[in-house]
This record gives sequence, C-alpha cells and structure tokens, in this order.
Amino acid sequence: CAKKAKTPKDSSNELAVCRVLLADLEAHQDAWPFLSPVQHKSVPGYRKVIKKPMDFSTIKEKLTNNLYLNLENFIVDVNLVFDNCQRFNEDDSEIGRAGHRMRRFFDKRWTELLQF
Ligand SMILES: Cc1ncccc1N[C@@H](C)c1cnc2ccsc2c1
Repeated sequence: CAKKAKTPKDSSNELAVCRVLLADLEAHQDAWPFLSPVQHKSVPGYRKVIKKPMDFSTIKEKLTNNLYLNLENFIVDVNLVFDNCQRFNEDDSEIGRAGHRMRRFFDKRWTELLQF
C-alpha cells in the first residue's frame, strides 16, 4: 500500500502565531519592565543572579532572524522572561506583580490561539 506522505511540519503558521503572541505581549500595559534588556549596570546584582537574561525586544530580534524553529522554542524564551522576573523580584513588588500578570496573560493567550 502507498506510504502516507508525511506532511512537512508547517512551522510557518507556528511562527505567525509567535508574531501575534509577541505583539500582544508588547502591547500589554504591564509589559514595561520586559520590553528591553535589563541594564545590569543600573540593577546591582542582576548579572550575578540571572544567568540567562531575556526580554521582549531580544525575542523580537530572534524571531526576525529566524532563530525560533517552532512555537515551543519561542515559548521557552517567553517563560524565561517571567522566570527571571520571579527569581529576581519579590512577588509583592511592582515588577514582580507585573511579571505574574504578564505570565497569566500569556498562558491564556497562547492556549486560546492554539485552539483554532
Ligand atoms: C524585569 C526586571 N527585573 C529586575 C530588574 C529590572 C527589570 N526591568 C528593567 C527594565 C527595569 C530597570 N529599572 C527599573 C527602575 C524602576 S522599574 C525598572 C525596570
């Protein structure tokens, strides 16, 4: 019997989903602490504590340069932004609370998008 031709994994629509998700993250009112890399010179201790800094502008750069092969790699970097935030900031702080709100928003948004 004819072998079912495996449809090539169409990652192009996955990357379109990444662009939509990133635009939503950047437009969120609580995105301000995460829009650009943390200037470790103005944040004492940050470089020592946070081994893998990540922010939305760096994610946008990687997306533009095709450094994400699929949605999963993208989600790993977005979660890194929030994990770094939780590691460095008190939950009960401006930035800490913004991080929790952004993570909840992101989790809701990509599960919505993946339904269709
Ligand atoms: C995400 C994060 N974690 C730990 C420290 C900083 C930051 N964000 C930076 C942009 C930043 C850097 N400086 C300030 C000053 C007031 S809010 C704010 C935000």
